[in-house]
Amino acid sequence: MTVFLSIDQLSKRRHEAPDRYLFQGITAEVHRGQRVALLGVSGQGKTTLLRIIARLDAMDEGGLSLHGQPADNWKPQEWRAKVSYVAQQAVMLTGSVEDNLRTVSRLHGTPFDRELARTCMEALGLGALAWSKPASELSGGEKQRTALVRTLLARPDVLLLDEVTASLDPGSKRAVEQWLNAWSEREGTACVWITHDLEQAKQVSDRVWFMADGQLLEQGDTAAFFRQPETEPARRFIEWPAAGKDEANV
Ligand SMILES: Nc1ncnc2c1ncn2[C@@H]1O[C@H](COP(=O)(O)OP(=O)(O)OP(=O)(O)O)[C@@H](O)[C@H]1O
Repeated sequence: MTVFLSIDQLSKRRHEAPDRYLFQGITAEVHRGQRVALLGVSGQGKTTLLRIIARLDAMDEGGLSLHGQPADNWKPQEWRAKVSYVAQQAVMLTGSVEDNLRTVSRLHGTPFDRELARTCMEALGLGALAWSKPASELSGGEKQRTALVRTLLARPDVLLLDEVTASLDPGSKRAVEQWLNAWSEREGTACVWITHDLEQAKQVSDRVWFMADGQLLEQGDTAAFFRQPETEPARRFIEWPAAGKDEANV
């Protein structure tokens, strides 16, 4: 079991009330090839946590290390090449689809893997998309998947996925889930998914991190989490949709 990423007692204070924590004392590891679903009700700080792990936001306390090396030993851009955050709202760079796909090879001076780019685009349902098209003209779902392929081409060790299927139809969503599962298995890439879709969490993860009350309240095996969560907030969280249905049937 190879540890890629370690999170040690990570805390973030609330910006409107710095004497209070958004979350506190988060300690976890991400192993090679592990697939984590990061769950919790809105506003817990899931996005903030992923952005801190990607070194896009600052932590207030605690530490991060990658491949056993503390964050301070890494240049931020080298860290971000290995620990890549994919946002819910994809940001396209100016230029064509191809310009976007070539971003990583341009930045790192490495050859552009056209074949891999083509395979990824097809797998994500974008096989028919003209690469000459201006990226600004893509639909939200096309942008999201193109941004994902752009990130995959950098072959990060850890992929931080923030509701990346939010604007996709069910078929495209399934294609992304299947491709990322297969990618993780083949490449050993670790994935941390923020999702509000519990079925998706079951499909894409072998481990759950559950955030509540400003903590990482539970972390464990996905099947065990959904079968028998250990805490009351987690029980309420996973039972809520069923409870809602019951109420609707009354
Ligand atoms: N220092 C801080 N950094 C980031 N967000 C903060 C901070 N202090 C308070 N907040 C608030 O806490 C919330 C954190 O938002 P964030 O998007 O990280 O949560 P989330 O769990 O991902 O929510 P959602 O599931 O709705 O996307 C926001 O309402 C934000 O305004």
